[in-house]
Amino acid sequence: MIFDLELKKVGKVFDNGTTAVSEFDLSVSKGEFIAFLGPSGCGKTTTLRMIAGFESISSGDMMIKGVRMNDVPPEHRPTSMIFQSYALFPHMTVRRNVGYGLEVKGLSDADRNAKVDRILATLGLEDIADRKPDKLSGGQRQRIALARGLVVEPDILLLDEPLGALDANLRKAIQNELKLLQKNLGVTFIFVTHAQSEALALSDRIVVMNQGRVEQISPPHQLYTRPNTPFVAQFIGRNTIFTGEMQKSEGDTAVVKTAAGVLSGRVNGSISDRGKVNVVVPAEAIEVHGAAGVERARIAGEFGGNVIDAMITRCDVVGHLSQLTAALPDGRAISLEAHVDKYRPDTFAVGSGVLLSWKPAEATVIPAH
Ligand SMILES: Nc1ncnc2c1ncn2[C@@H]1O[C@H](COP(=O)(O)OP(=O)(O)OP(=O)(O)O)[C@@H](O)[C@H]1O
Repeated sequence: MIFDLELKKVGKVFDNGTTAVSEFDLSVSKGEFIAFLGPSGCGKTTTLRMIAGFESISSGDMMIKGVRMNDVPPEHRPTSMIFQSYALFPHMTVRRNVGYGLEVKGLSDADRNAKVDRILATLGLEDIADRKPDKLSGGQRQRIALARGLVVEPDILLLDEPLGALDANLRKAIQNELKLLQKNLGVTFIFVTHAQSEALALSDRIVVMNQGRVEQISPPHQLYTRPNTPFVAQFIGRNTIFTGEMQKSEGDTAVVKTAAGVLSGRVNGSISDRGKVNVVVPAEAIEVHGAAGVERARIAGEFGGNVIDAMITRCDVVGHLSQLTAALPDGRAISLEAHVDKYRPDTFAVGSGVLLSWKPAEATVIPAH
């Protein structure tokens, strides 16, 4: 199978000795929407710039449609890049900005106009085609940048935090447009962001990076529910982590001795039968039971032994839901939601003792390092 993009152990060491990216492996199929997600300085932009050809590759190979690209200059790569600043020419009209890449390539006026008209129509920019970009809104400028990137018909569109300059509402609206456009055009998108919600909403797969390394590559839902590493478990979603010693595994369920008790969860990937592990419990998996009158043994039976004590330290009722903060015996505070008990509305009042439980299949057991 020929991939649109392959990174094979790609690394980058800058001239000053900074290692920005190490052994980056990734294969991307045509039409996929991939997000690079990670904290500031983890190497997202450097990787994108290596794909575009603006940054040299120090080690490994980069292929587009099976052809090695390491030494191919940016203008000869089938890629376009869109920057956060949009980098539009203020003195040129929208039409000329969009057509600039084709002008540089030496296309005839007729061919260029046909392509520009088509992309302006696709992005709903016909009405402002003859205006200058500095007279336009942030959303319109973002669309012009997108049109300029797409008009050259790249195999791969590279986007570096393209929505970063927009306000929250516009950002949401353009997110939806971007996703629709990408699906309709079938162009491969590689998108850099440090906004988790954006990556989860837009991508087919997310590459989580940490200190220049790939931590996990998974579809959003899987990343959210089945983190592979402690970093991903902390970075994505709202997880509570219990560290302990592996006691045994039965099928795909692991039993772990922790300070909070003997807990169990689904094993992710391969894990040895001994050693330090983390039980990762998503907030969405946790059920809250009022401690008064409940039988602990029954809940333990129903939830595979996963019951821990906690105390409510904050309770905000929003409609039929209580938004709770609960303190665990080790002092950690976790945020949870629970349905308001209409017969006993004080069940989750501040200071109440509660029991927290979760089904083993909804927790994930991963190595502790
Ligand atoms: N030209 C350069 N010379 C030396 N070091 C650099 C250069 N550009 C980036 N770096 C370093 O490489 C590392 C990765 O930077 P990069 O910009 O790729 O991270 P990032 O994940 O995109 O961060 P951000 O989200 O803040 O943009 C950082 O430690 C950064 O300081």
